[in-house]
Amino acid sequence: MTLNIGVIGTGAIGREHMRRITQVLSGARISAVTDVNRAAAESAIAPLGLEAEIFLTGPDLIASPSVDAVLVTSFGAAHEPDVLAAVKAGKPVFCEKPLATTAQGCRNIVEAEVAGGRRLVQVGFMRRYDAGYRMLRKIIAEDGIGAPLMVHAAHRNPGVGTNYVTEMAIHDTLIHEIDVLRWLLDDDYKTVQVVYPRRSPNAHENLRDPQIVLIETAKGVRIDVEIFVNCVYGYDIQCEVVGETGLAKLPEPMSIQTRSKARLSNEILTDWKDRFIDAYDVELRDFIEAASKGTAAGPSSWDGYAAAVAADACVEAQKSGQIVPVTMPEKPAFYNF
Ligand SMILES: NC(=O)c1ccc[n+]([C@@H]2O[C@H](COP(=O)([O-])OP(=O)(O)OC[C@H]3O[C@@H](n4cnc5c(N)ncnc54)[C@H](O)[C@@H]3O)[C@@H](O)[C@H]2O)c1
Ligand SMILES: O[C@H]1[C@H](O)[C@@H](O)[C@H](O)[C@@H](O)[C@H]1O
Repeated sequence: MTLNIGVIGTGAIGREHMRRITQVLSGARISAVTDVNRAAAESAIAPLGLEAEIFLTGPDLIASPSVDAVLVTSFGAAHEPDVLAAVKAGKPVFCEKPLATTAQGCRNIVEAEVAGGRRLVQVGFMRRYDAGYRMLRKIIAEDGIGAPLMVHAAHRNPGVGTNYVTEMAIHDTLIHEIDVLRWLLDDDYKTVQVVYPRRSPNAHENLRDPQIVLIETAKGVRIDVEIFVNCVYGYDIQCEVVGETGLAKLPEPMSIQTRSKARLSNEILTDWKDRFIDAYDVELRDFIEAASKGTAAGPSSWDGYAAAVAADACVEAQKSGQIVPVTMPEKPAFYNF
């Protein structure tokens, strides 16, 4: 059976996912698309030669019998109503991060999913599918470096547009670390603090960049994450876990080493699309497989909610400069899988 997928939001990552579903993965096809900008929907389906129907709104697409499962790849602030509509229609839904831009928005999705009694939501935390992060998790779980004590991480983008404001360093960027480090350490967060180094002159005037987020976990691990979205030189993701007896570091992406003109060098990637290309493939393969059985796999809406609770605390910490507690309600038994 071929899974008919409807895509809501045909911008950068919507198109990437449409390409991989059409040209890389098997078991699914894009049967429908919608975008608030109709021209974006039209120009997304044309190069792929798709015969997908273009709907006016997300709810229209979700209600269509030609849609078995839904991909939400619109702006973060627009995710919640469409994910809720898909859950209420009983259709599996893959939602790009963040699941919603507030913890309350995520909580509404969690409650709708639990009320429906069936897992239907996968959140696009693709780093959990990255081979490097998976190796790191295995080493920690197998006690290869002793219990983790500290994590040093960095999330650097070459540059961002003027629509990227200070809070987005949390909701849009740090949200990846918030999720993946919780999963990596099998831990929850206790407190967060944000400190601002000297401002980069490459950041536009409404953006504080770089930022350093300091996190304390329930088990007492201390984490520092540098968020630097105008680093200029490339797209660079670093993660080093220091344990009681050793240290484990995320591997660099494979790149050819060259010796030329008296220099020894390796290329540095510049685009998230390339850095996590394999992880995006695997996460969507997981989605197609589960959605074909009427359910969802991978990072859950509870994970999306947990990340949003920590993100809300970080935004408060950005504004107050204080150490802010992270208060996580107890996980419903529904999410113990
Ligand atoms: N996992 C990752 O590494 C990753 C990478 C990039 C983007 N993202 C996430 O994916 C989402 C989209 O990001 P992007 O870079 O593709 O943005 P984008 O601006 O390129 O595309 C978003 C598209 O959604 C459309 N849109 C907005 N609101 C809509 C609505 N209510 N209904 C239908 N269409 C709507 C816009 O017109 C636009 O075409 C964001 O949540 C972002 O955080 C995740
Ligand atoms: O939406 C993007 C995407 O999630 C990237 O993975 C991240 O590095 C960027 O900071 C963010 O703006």
